[in-house]
Amino acid sequence: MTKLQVAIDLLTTEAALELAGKVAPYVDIIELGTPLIKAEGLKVVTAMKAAFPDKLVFADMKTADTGALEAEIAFKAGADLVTVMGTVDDATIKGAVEAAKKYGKQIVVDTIGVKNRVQRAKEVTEFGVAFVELHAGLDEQALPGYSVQTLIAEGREAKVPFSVAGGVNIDTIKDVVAAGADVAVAGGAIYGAEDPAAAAKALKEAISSVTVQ
Ligand SMILES: O=C([C@H](O)CO)[C@H](O)[C@H](O)COP(=O)(O)O
Repeated sequence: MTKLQVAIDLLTTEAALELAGKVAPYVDIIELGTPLIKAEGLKVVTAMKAAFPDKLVFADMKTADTGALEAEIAFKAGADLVTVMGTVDDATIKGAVEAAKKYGKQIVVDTIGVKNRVQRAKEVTEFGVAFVELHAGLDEQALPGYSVQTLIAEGREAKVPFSVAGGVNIDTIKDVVAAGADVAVAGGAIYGAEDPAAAAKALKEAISSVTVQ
């Protein structure tokens, strides 16, 4: 079944832990967003894993260089999954994958800024990454005409393990699941909700309601 990943784009460890406490019963993966890691450092990863040892903790490092080194410091801090950018040299992604093997953890490739996401998704999957994040960042989402449906269609086409991130919400999550995504990522739809627990619960129920062909 498609996993639900909450993307926490808050700015303090305290707020992140509080949110995670509300939504943990409904999510499979807890993502510490890039701005959060930059604001708080990797101690937020350590604190989250300590508080929720049974959840997969996803450090959105968005690594662009020194793939092995950055992945290693995130794994040592407690991350289970670490992101590397898809736009960077193959050597950076391969280095991160080697570090992941050493720690028994996994790498996710983030496709922000990738021109041909389907082609790149196929290429990097060969390197042994866990899955490819078909992703439109918050800036891209704010551009006129943005639609998450583009990412969903690319997931169908790529036929590799993938997640979709970029404004996934209760209106679109069933399409993400029906496309065969391994993971549906929801940030603002959860942390921006009046009742984050209810929002996460509704997203989880929506995932469960879809029968993938
Ligand atoms: O990864 C993200 C972004 O680059 C900022 O860190 C978001 O967490 C991701 O886009 C998911 O969040 P929503 O788009 O708000 O669902």
